[in-house]
This record gives sequence, C-alpha cells and structure tokens, in this order.
Amino acid sequence: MEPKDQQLMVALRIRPLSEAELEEGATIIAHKVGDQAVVLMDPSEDPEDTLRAHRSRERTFIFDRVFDQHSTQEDVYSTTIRRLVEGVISGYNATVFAYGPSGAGKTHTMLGMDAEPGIYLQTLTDLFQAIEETRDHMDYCVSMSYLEIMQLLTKGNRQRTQEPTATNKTSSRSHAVLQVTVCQRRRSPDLAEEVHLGKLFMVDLAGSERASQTQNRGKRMKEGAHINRSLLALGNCINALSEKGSRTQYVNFRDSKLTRLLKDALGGNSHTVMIAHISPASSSFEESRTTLLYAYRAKNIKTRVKRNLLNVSYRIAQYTDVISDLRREIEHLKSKIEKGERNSKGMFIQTAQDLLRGVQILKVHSQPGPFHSGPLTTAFPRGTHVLLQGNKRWGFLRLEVPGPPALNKACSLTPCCGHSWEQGKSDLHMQRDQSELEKDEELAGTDGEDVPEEPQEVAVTTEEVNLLLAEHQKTSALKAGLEQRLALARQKASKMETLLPAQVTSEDQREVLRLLCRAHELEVENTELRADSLRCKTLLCQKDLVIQHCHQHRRLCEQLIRGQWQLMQDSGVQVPEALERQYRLYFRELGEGTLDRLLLLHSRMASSLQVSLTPCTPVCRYEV
Ligand SMILES: Nc1ncnc2c1ncn2[C@@H]1O[C@H](COP(=O)(O)OP(=O)(O)OP(=O)(O)O)[C@@H](O)[C@H]1O
Repeated sequence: MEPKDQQLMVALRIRPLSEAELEEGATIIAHKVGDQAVVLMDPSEDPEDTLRAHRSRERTFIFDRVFDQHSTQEDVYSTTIRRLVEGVISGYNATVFAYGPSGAGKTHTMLGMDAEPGIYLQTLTDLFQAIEETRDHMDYCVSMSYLEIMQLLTKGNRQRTQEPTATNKTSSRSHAVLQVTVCQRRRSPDLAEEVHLGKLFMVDLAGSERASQTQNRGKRMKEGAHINRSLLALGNCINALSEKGSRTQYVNFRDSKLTRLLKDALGGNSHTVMIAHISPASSSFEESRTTLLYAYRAKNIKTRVKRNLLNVSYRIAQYTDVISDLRREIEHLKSKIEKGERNSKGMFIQTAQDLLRGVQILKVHSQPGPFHSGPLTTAFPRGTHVLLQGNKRWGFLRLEVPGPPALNKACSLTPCCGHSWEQGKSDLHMQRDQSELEKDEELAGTDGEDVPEEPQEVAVTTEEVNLLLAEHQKTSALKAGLEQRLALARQKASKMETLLPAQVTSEDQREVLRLLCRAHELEVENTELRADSLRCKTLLCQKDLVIQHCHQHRRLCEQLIRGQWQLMQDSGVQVPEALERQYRLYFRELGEGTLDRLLLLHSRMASSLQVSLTPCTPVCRYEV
C-alpha cells in the first residue's frame, strides 16, 4: 500500500480570560473570526496614532480550526481527534500534541476535569468502543504507556510533576506522553491474514515561558531552561520541516528527547494534529504571537502516512513461536517415551520376545534324543520351576520331567509367563496325559501332585507384566496422538508452501525463510541420527538378552550332560566309543573356557558400542 502525503492539522484554542488576568486589568486581544481565523491585536498600539498605522503588529492567522472560550471539550475533540481513532485501530499512527505557553490551557485540553474530560479520556473511550464494535471478527491487543520527559527521559509517573509558577498555579514542569498501541488481527484461520499495528501518541507539552515573566529562581528556573531548550528544538524542527523542499533538507530531531519522540509525528508516518493554545489576554501578547507564528509554520509540515501492516514477518515470528513450542513438546514427549520405554515398552516387548525365543530354543533342545534316555527324575525332580536368572522379568519355565515309567519320553519345558500362576498350573495339568499322571503318582508314592505355593517372584513378575501392559497402552495412545499432530503439521506445512511464495516479496524475508528451512532440515537430520542410534542401541540390547538367554541355556545343558555322564558312570552303562569321544571333547572345551572368553569379549564390545551410541543432545541449535 502506497504511503500518502498528509498535511499536519493545526488547530488553535483560545482559553477564557482568567480571574488573575481580569484583576490585573488585561483586555482581550485574540479574537476568533469564523471557524478558521484568529485576529491578534497589538495592545501597545494606539488606535488614534495614524502615523504608526503602517507598522501595526495586528495580524490574522488562518488555521484548520479555531476554538475560543465558547468551545467545549467535546467540540475540540470531535473536530480534531475523533476521526483518527478508526485509523489507529486499523493500523495507522496518529499523534496529537498540545503546544503553547504556560497557563494557556494545554493540560485543560488534554486532561480536562471530571466534569469536562479532555482528549485523553474521550479518545480512549472511543477507541475501546470501536474495538468492542468490531470484536466479532477481530482480535485486539492494546497496550499503554505514560511517560514524562524532563531534561531526561524518565519513567512515567503516576502523578505528573506540577509546581506553581507565577503564570500558572498548577504548571506542568515536564512533557507528558500517553502512548497507546493497538494490534488488530482478523479472526480467521486463513494463513494470509493481516495484522495491523496502530500507535497513538497524545502529548501534553510543558509550557514555554520567559524567565523574567515567571520570576522563577533555582530549580524552577533550571527546569524552565530545559523545557525551553526542548521546545526550541521542537521549534527548529518545525521551522526546518515547514521550509519549502524540506524533505531533502536535514532536520535535526536529535537535539532533544522531545523531538526524537515526536520524529514520526512531525516528519514520518503519522496523522498529526497540533493544538496550539493561547491566552486572549493583552498581557500575554508576546507569547501568543510567538505561538501563533510557530503554529502557522507547522501548517506546512507534511507527513507520509502508511498503514502498518504486519503480515509475512509477523507470520514468520508466529511460526517460529509455534515451531519452538512444538520442539519443546517433542522433546518432552521424547523424554516421556524414553522413560516409558525404559520402564515398560522396551521391557515388555523384550521380555515377551525373548521369552518366546527362549521357549522355542528350549523346546528344540528338549526334543527326545539320546540325552533323555536315562532316569532323569533323580537329577531334576518333576515340576521344577526354573527362573531364568539373567533377567528376572523373563519369567519362569517349568521343567516337566516325567517319572521313571516314561523314561524314554521327552522331558518338556513349559513357559508359565503371560499366564497367572493358577492358569499355568491348570495348563500343566491339561498338557499331561492323565494316565501318565496316575502312574507317576503311583510310582512316586504320593497322593497327588505337590502343588507349590505361588512364589514371591511370580507374584512380582505378574504384577510387573500388568504394569508393562498398562504402560504399553499409554505409550500407544501417545504415539497415536503424535501421529495425528504430525499429520496436521504436514497439512499446515503444505498450505504454507503454497501461500508463502506469494507473500514473501523481499530478499530479506526470503533469506530468513531460507535460514528457517535450513535450521529445520538440520534438526530433522539430527533427529534421524538420534533415532538411528537409539535403534542400534535397542538391537544391541536385544542381542545381549539373547546371548544371556543362550548362556542360561548352556548352563542348563551343562548340568544335564554332567548329570547324564555321572549317571552312566555310576550305573556302569556301556558308553559307545563315538559318544565317549564327544563327551571328552565337550569336557575339554569346557575346561579351556573358550566360550566364556568369547562371551566376555562380546559383552565388552557391546558395552563400549553402547556408550558411543548413546544419543546426546544436539551439539548446536539453530535459532533464526
Ligand atoms: N478552555 C478553558 N476553559 C476554562 N478554563 C480553562 C481553559 N483552558 C485553561 N483553563 C484554566 O486555565 C488554567 C491554566 O490551564 P492549564 O493548566 O491547562 O495550562 P497549561 O497550558 O497546561 O499550563 P502549563 O504549561 O504551565 O502546565 C487552569 O486553571 C485551567 O483550568
């Protein structure tokens, strides 16, 4: 949107004659003529003195609007500021400043009184009303600040500094600035929506005064000098700006805090209204004349008004916020999942998988074969529950070894994990042939199977399995939620991809976007690397568990083989030569400990690999 040249609006307000002025016999020398003109008469002129008539200092000034003692606060507000309020909420800057000598009525116009509120209150009332009226389809954010400028820019005081001077009992010893910022956003899910940022400055300048007239001494006099200095700087700026061709001319806004603050209002992007104030009294002729001259010059000042539109850059800032929020959430969820995996999922899945694998291995190894053809019951009593010690959570395997009549039958290993203890027991009963059971009982001389009490470990493991199942469910729900969010984010991203090229117009914006994209690409790469490393770590853990399991199984087989060998030796069984050779070879290898060494080597390598695979936090973060 192209900026438009705007003429500064200059209004003049003439206050009523004060009691003090009446008392000292002052006469009215400022007369309003029509809506726009004022005639200032020179009180030192003698109307009878025709010789000096050509040197008359009486002068007529034309302004955009002139108010006199009959004008109300409402008149002043409605003809100067009201029209700017709409602009402020839709993204235009506006400034109103009250200018004039001390006691001319600036604070009365800006602040007013309870019964007659001034511009501050009337503007804010209209502003909030306008906001209220468009609230259905717009979102607003309004902020306000109030500050005082003395010789230094100081913090806004609750109570503006006021001290009596000879010209005004409640003279303002500082410039007071009320700044209102309105951020307007159309309420719509459209990505291309616009955000408007309008600023309104309302400035009540301190009065200009002459030291001789005010009889100020000490601190008051110093204040007066500072005030006058900043007003002088303001006057210089007004002069420079009002000169023809001033656009190319240097305007020194840096001379005072006041001019720095009013820079936009005078030479930049703002609808500006200056309300000059004078007293109508003959005793204030000089101040009134100077004020009118400055105000008249200010009429030539032009500003270039442009709507403050924040679209792409604002959007980018918003997306950056959203991205950082999402990042934080992803980190949080990741750590939750990691914790969950450690506590539940990983354990549960590994427990289940390893158990199943373990059971398969054990089943394969416990098939009928030459090693089972002996009286095994002496070595392994029936119903032995083998707890796989490598990891308690692997659960129990029940060694179901038939009694002596079934010597040439297979011994079987039955997994009990995943069932309740009772369920495991009944499964066992069902698996066994009824007649065999009877024979077993007969031969063992017992009344029935000696059902063991549920061991502590079984109860704990069952409890843990239940917990793991619950955790697994939770993790699945979390995963589903994340997947949903990912799908939504993908949709948003593709929308953005189509909209951004049209919105990004400048090279700077393109560069910011390029950097943002690069940062995210790197982040994705980083996440992938971390995921890979986690996968490898999990694989290593699984391998370790399998090895541990095999280790357990090897120990079991070792015991079996030793038991069988011992049995054969004790009972004088003739061992075939080939088998005896195998036995010897086996015992020799056992003695040399080759397998143990290999296992040790593997576990060392695995643990050093795990250290190097441990995912660390990203080395660098890319903030744009
Ligand atoms: N339009 C007006 N109608 C009635 N009284 C007014 C009007 N303007 C000013 N006055 C009165 O004149 C006195 C001085 O006004 P005010 O304090 O507003 O002047 P000022 O320009 O702000 O002075 P300073 O620069 O010293 O602060 C106050 O008592 C105020 O009530």
